[in-house]
Amino acid sequence: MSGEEDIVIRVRGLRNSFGEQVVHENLDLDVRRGEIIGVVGGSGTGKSVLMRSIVGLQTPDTGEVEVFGHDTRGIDPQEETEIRKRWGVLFQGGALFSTLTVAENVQVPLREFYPGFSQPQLDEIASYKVVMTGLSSEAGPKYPSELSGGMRKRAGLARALALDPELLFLDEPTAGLDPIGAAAFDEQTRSLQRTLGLTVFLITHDLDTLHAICDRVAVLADRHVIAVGTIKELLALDHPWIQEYFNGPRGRAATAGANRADAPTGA
Ligand SMILES: Nc1ncnc2c1ncn2[C@@H]1O[C@H](COP(=O)(O)OP(=O)(O)OP(=O)(O)O)[C@@H](O)[C@H]1O
Repeated sequence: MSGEEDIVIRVRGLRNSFGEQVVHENLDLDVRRGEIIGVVGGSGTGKSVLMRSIVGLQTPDTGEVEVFGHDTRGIDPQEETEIRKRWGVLFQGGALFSTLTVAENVQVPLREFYPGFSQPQLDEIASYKVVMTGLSSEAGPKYPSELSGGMRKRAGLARALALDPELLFLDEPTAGLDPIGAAAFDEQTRSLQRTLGLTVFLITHDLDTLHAICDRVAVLADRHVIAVGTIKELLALDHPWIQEYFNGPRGRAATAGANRADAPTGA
């Protein structure tokens, strides 16, 4: 895992600002093919803005963003469409259309990118994606308001997977879930990532998620990515935020939990 071809997302010198507020300055990040990279940082450090810059929903002041080796600035619409088909996004809170059923929500990107699909084809793909994310097939005809928070997240995941993406963006997928629901969602994410060979860009505040499923973690602070590595590598750094985050009371509890999960059983 070292060649340029293994870098799915390459960000260089990114700057984003809103009026006087500079959110990112000189931000660099590489995301490797096939990894789950956790993106962490204090509230308001610009994790979602970074994701939006990568998927083209936010135009940076300056900097380069390459996805699958394509510079996402100034590309022609057809090339953009081809790239956008290769990723899926689960936005914070699920961002489902409340007036559409779960199945209809999953069909939204299919209709956009494959207008030639017939209704039976759309129904078949949607029901497959719904079940794939761990929902029962009975969830398809339901409206988001009829689902629990965890089910809504899974419905959002089903929509993010609608186009068989290679790259999945998840913005705080376990926020608002109880610990059992969050652990189940983590498990589902890991299982789908392995089965489908996905690269996953995962924004989270959830220390358990980082320990359970992330191959590497990127830390946002001081307007850029201050460090990227395994949790063990990050723990060796003496940046105050990193130490506070991973070695504070919650960080220590999550580390202890992860160590227990790794320990051999039965002896
Ligand atoms: N469209 C916008 N207009 C103005 N300011 C914005 C806009 N989008 C984001 N910001 C600001 O940019 C900063 C970073 O926002 P962002 O949502 O990326 O933070 P975050 O790290 O994802 O936070 P959290 O962990 O709380 O979700 C915040 O101060 C936010 O208010």
